[in-house]
Amino acid sequence: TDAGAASGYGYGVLGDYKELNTYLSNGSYFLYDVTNPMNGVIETFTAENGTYLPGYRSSDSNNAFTSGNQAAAVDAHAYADQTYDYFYNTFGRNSYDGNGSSIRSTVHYGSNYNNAFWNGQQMVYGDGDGSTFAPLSGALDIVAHELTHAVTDYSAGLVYQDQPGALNESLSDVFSVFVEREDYLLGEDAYTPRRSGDALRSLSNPPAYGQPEHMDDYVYTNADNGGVHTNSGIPNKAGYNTIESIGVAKAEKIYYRALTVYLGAYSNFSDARAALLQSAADLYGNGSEYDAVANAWSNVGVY
Ligand SMILES: CC(C)[C@H](Cc1cn(Cc2ccc(C(=O)O)cc2)nn1)C(=O)N[C@@H](CCCCN)C(=O)O
Ligand SMILES: [Ca+2]
Ligand SMILES: [Zn+2]
Repeated sequence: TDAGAASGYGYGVLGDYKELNTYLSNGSYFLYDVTNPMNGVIETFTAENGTYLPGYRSSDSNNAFTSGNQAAAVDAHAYADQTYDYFYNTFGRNSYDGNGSSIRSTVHYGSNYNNAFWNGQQMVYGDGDGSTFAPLSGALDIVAHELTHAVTDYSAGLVYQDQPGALNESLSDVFSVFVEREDYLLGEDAYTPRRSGDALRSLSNPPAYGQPEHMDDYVYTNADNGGVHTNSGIPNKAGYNTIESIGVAKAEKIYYRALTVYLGAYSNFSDARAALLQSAADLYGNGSEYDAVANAWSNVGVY
């Protein structure tokens, strides 16, 4: 029987039509994308509301992933491909490790699970409870957030604790802005499906969702690995300041160079300022970009 790469389609969580790179094998079409350059395979699974990972390969008999229970997989697959393309086209990075490792996602994890995460090996998405979250792979910025955790793990390797952890978190939020290139909000397409205009986090106004935006308001806590999802508001605001000053095209190059060349496992906020300044100098000299980065971080009380 004929086997190999195929082109399918489906509807995402928000009912939007999208093309899918699939693979025909033994009469079934799988969400298994072999089309990326340098063979970065993208493959999507379903946990069928259990917690065993990776679960079962998402498949369809006629290459049309149009049923409601396939929507989360459609988006996880399409948005992972879009995020792969971003890192490859913008920086020449082949997958999260730069070495073409397979990008694996599992949807329908758990029951009414209001979260998404990178578990060190793959991305995992809950369905949400329909009130706090819709299926979380339905938001491109969430997918980009999770895949950037993998990029960070294979580059700076920032430990998930205190300031390095908040920096880890912030880099995932900042790169989700670069990938989605739409707003400074995180999760707006999946958060509170019955309420519009809100989000999980805001890079332009972290306090809108309970995050500090200045070192004076750094939260010292043992919870959440030292408040990594709270204190990320401070580097997030610095990221917003930077993008607003020099534009997204220069900001993303400065951030990627800092992430892959200068940051390390125990880098704190001040180290991040220094790494971004050095990256700005490397790429653009000691001009307006350098000054914009300096001001962006001084504005949040980091020197
Ligand atoms: C990416 C983003 C959509 C996701 C958002 C998220 C979801 N939650 C749980 C959660 C649950 C309920 C509510 C509520 O308002 O009632 C808010 C948050 N906390 N954060 C998130 O931030 N997940 C963490 C998961 C970390 C898991 C530990 N490594 C991450 O990827 O950093
Ligand atoms: Ca967004
Ligand atoms: Zn995160």
